[in-house]
Amino acid sequence: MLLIGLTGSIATGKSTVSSLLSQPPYSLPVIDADLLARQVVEPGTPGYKAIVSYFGPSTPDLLLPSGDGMPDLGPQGHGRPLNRPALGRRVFGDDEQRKRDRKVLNGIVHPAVRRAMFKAVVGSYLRGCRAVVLDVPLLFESSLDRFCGTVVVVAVRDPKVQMERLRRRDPHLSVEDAQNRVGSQGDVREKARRCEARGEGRGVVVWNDGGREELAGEVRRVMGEIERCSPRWWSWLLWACPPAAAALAVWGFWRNVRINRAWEEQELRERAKL
Ligand SMILES: CC(C)(COP(=O)(O)OP(=O)(O)OC[C@H]1O[C@@H](n2cnc3c(N)ncnc32)[C@H](O)[C@@H]1O)[C@@H](O)C(=O)NCCC(=O)NCCS
Ligand SMILES: Nc1ncnc2c1ncn2[C@@H]1O[C@H](COP(=O)(O)OP(=O)(O)OP(=O)(O)O)[C@@H](O)[C@H]1O
Repeated sequence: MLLIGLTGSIATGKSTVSSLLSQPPYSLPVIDADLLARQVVEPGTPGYKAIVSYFGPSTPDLLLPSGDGMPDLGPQGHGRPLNRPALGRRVFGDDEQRKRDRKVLNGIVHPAVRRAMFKAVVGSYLRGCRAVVLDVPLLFESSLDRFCGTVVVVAVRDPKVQMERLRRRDPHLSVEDAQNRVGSQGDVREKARRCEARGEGRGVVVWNDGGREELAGEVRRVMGEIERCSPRWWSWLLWACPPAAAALAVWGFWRNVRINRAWEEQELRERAKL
């Protein structure tokens, strides 16, 4: 089964692309890390308890306010849901305190997301899916790209397009909040270069500066490239022969580790030149 890692930066169009991939003619199952990241911090979960215990004392508005149909102990009696914009203000930004807090939050949420994702991938394999899309905003940062046969980065060339789309979609964010969110993620153009460095068919970039029609065309183009490098008959063959699939997965992981090392070394050399 081909693991397609889908990533980008905030508001560059990952969800729009994953929705296209989940529909005909592709009809691929999509495992959405953002959705899992919400499920693993629902009231009553270990993630929720850890967040409340760490951030609660210093964040008075960490939970949604009670009243107006929201009971003191939350709808299910396990506590009131997290006030996500308030938590976002604590962790998104470039200053040292926010970086530290983001690290703590990631340390709580990411391991739980990885476990949920692993279960979903195994479920897709057992159902006989030939490919599955892992929609993960922080694919490179969390090193999940090492497990993916192909990485697709959804990117925009013009940072203004990204900011406009973010502000239009999330009008509740102030300019500063929006800038903090964009700044909390790596530059999407760098992710695009890193993706292309994986080689043909293993790393493809969907450019999304234009309209929706153009985006659909870009998706057709990159899916054609992926299909050429990883044909359907190959996926079925691997599904029918699990030991070969396992051996190939180990080899693919090792190859991706080497690609990442080469990328990091090249980045260090580039920075040393500056
Ligand atoms: C801080 C939280 C509560 C803010 O929630 P909110 O609903 O306002 O935003 P949402 O979750 O939709 O995130 C919006 C976008 O911000 C970016 N983002 C989210 N978390 C992070 C992070 N830790 N670092 C950098 N960017 C992030 C992603 O592009 C995401 O798509 C939430 O983002 C969170 O719990 N983040 C930590 C978990 C995480 O890393 N999730 C990303 C997928 S695993
Ligand atoms: N080609 C396009 N033309 C016009 N609007 C677009 C285009 N692509 C995406 N959008 C819009 O831009 C906004 C951001 O897109 P989307 O939600 O898909 O991004 P995302 O990368 O998934 O964001 P996030 O990381 O925050 O979840 C949405 O409102 C979406 O409808």
